[in-house]
Amino acid sequence: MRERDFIRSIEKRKQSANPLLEKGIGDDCAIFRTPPGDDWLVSTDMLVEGVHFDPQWHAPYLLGRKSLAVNLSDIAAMGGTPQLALLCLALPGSCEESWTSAFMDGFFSLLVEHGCTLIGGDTVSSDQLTISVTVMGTAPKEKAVCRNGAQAGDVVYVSGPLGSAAGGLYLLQNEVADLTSLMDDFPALVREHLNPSPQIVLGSILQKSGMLTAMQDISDGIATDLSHIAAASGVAAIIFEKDLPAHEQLLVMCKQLQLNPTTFQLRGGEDYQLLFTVKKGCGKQLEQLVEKESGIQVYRVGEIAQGEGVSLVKRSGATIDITYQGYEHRS
Ligand SMILES: Nc1ncnc2c1ncn2[C@@H]1O[C@H](COP(=O)(O)OP(=O)(O)O)[C@@H](O)[C@H]1O
Ligand SMILES: Cc1ncc(C[n+]2csc(CCOP(=O)(O)OP(=O)(O)O)c2C)c(N)n1
Ligand SMILES: [Mg+2]
Repeated sequence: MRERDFIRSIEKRKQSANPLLEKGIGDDCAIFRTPPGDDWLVSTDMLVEGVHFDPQWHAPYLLGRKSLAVNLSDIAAMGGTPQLALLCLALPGSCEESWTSAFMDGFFSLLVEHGCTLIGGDTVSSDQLTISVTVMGTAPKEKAVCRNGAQAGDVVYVSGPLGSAAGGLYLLQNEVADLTSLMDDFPALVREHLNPSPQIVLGSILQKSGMLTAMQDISDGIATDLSHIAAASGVAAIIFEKDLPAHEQLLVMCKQLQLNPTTFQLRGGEDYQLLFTVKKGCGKQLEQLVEKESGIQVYRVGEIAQGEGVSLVKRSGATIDITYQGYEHRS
């Protein structure tokens, strides 16, 4: 499809109306107003074929959803509300119209779920399929939750099971079975890799609670992402292997294939769960508040101490250093 026709097809799609938006797709720039009483949050993430996804198993509809989801996850991690998005696509000539149309269907399905409006982007041809999304959200003035507020004595929490997406990716990459059989045996793991959910509702509840000192989403594995919080806050973090939540399917998969689930939980990445620290003495109260307002269970996994780096207390009682032991791109 020609670039012009593709852009026109995007313009025609139904969008959430946004009162902040003066001018959307179609001019040199989009124009939007500054929301009174709020701060803007802006974040961008790329997805590159072969690095972030494999089109062999990643259907275009789900890739469209994931491209937005990983970006919305950063808005969730500040406790914000998604508002606007930009989408840049570098498309190989081999990408057929049916592929781009299914990709856009997926992208728009998640946009609509979060009341977010696509206000522009760019489309180019390229040898390699690359997707770049920018999202803008809002948070009440000076209330966005940053990475740098954790203090000794705080408690460390995660919002759900760790290692599921990495388990799903392992099954797909190692051709343990075909996609249909994997979906029958390990649906939660494969789904977490192909179609992760950004924790927008939870992020907002946590922000409003006023009990958090730091937060971020887990994209590179808790070992690395907790290291970011520890470094930004100038503290150390200790987590306990026995307390790390895992999906039952990850435990079954690891048992069958004789793998260590803890490796997936710590280092696998792409969990898109929220990782946050809670003021000393507020843990139980926060757990109850979250349960009451969203039905979501959050998991206490460790604590903040003076010092630096991240340690893991293993089930055996031994303590090991896991600072920055998660996923890292190399150039
Ligand atoms: N190429 C770049 N140019 C400028 N800033 C960058 C670049 N790459 C990453 N950053 C910034 O570095 C910080 C950490 O990035 P990253 O680890 O990718 O965060 P996240 O896991 O939230 O996506 C962010 O503030 C991001 O905007
Ligand atoms: C084909 C393929 N190989 C490997 C991975 C695993 N993987 C790729 S990027 C990544 C970490 C998250 O991506 P990144 O670009 O670091 O996101 P950010 O931290 O910037 O949000 C992981 C676990 C994958 N998703 N797909
Ligand atoms: Mg990033």
